[in-house]
Amino acid sequence: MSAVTREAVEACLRQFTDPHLDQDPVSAGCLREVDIQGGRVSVRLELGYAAGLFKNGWAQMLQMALENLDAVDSARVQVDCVIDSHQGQAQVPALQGVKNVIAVASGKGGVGKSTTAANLALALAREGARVGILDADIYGPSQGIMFGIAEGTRPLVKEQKWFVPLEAHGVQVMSMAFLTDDSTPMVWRGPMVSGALLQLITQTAWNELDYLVVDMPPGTGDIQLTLAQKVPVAGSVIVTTPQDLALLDARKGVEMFRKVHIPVLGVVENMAVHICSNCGHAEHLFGEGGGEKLAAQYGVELLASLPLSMAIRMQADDGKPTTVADPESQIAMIYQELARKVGARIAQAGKPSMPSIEISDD
Ligand SMILES: Nc1ncnc2c1ncn2[C@@H]1O[C@H](COP(=O)(O)OP(=O)(O)OP(=O)(O)O)[C@@H](O)[C@H]1O
Repeated sequence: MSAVTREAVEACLRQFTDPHLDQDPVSAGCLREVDIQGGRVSVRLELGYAAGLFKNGWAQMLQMALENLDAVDSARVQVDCVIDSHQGQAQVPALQGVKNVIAVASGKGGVGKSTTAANLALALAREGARVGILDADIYGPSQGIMFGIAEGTRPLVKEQKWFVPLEAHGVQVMSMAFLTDDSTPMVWRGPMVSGALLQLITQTAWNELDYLVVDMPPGTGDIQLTLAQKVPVAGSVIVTTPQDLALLDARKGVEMFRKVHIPVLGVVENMAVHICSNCGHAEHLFGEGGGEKLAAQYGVELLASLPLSMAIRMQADDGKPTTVADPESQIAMIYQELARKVGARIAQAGKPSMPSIEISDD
């Protein structure tokens, strides 16, 4: 029987496509170690994104494939997630305690941007990442409610300079709403808002985050542009509904991020389909394929499509977004897939800030 070779191991792994990277693990640069001892093969892969719910199944699948190779007696595949730091704009200083900032934006209000941001943050945490969320939606802050934080809860202040973010469902949460009360007028004009938001982002003592999700104010005006220019963003996610008008607005969002050199990771189509709670029939409320059309036109990806669902609204209103309230549901699985894809796109889009060291036995 011929001996096992590294080439044979790589060829075997190349037959499988990582569904988040859309590449086989070898071409994607995930293969870190191959150890061959007679008929025993041991392989270590590194994913640049959080994939706690995926990696064991992935390892098992690859392990079985390797064990099917002639001359292999036993195989062991280990998959590790190692999240590096990335940012789009070269000139902007990095945020202390934050590896990657994800901006969640929409061309207009009411499309479900905040709900998507909350579920994305929670889904990233469930995949094993350290996550924070910043509610920058200053005119309609809702993250406090969605994370079940009691009204009037205030963040602690450290060294008279840093806000200590609140913590809920394992995610660090910060919002302008935690610093103001009902009597504070929220009729600030653009420059004041962007100034205050920048302060909030840079003066929060984020604790070793892999990802900070920023729930951006809706629209593409000055506030959004300032944030996009001054916060070191790894990538943006545009939330849209399938109506034509919303899609037109979403285009402006894509263009704005491109102008300031922030990678647009993709589009999330929200409230796209109504699923009848009686018969399960899926109805496309505003016509089919709008998100796909936008994605194709701008060369960005349709990352996820969420149905119009009473559960999404009620669970978020109740302080436990679907990812936490019903983690095994089909909808929660869509958010998990979204989270892994967003992480994977960030890993692919930017260059790591530090060179990664490859260890192999040949
Ligand atoms: N897929 C969905 N199905 C049903 N309801 C949803 C869905 N997504 C969001 N909603 C509900 O729609 C309303 C608006 O959502 P959300 O606040 O997330 O939007 P937004 O785009 O952030 O709006 P704004 O920026 O104006 O605050 C909320 O009541 C939310 O619960």
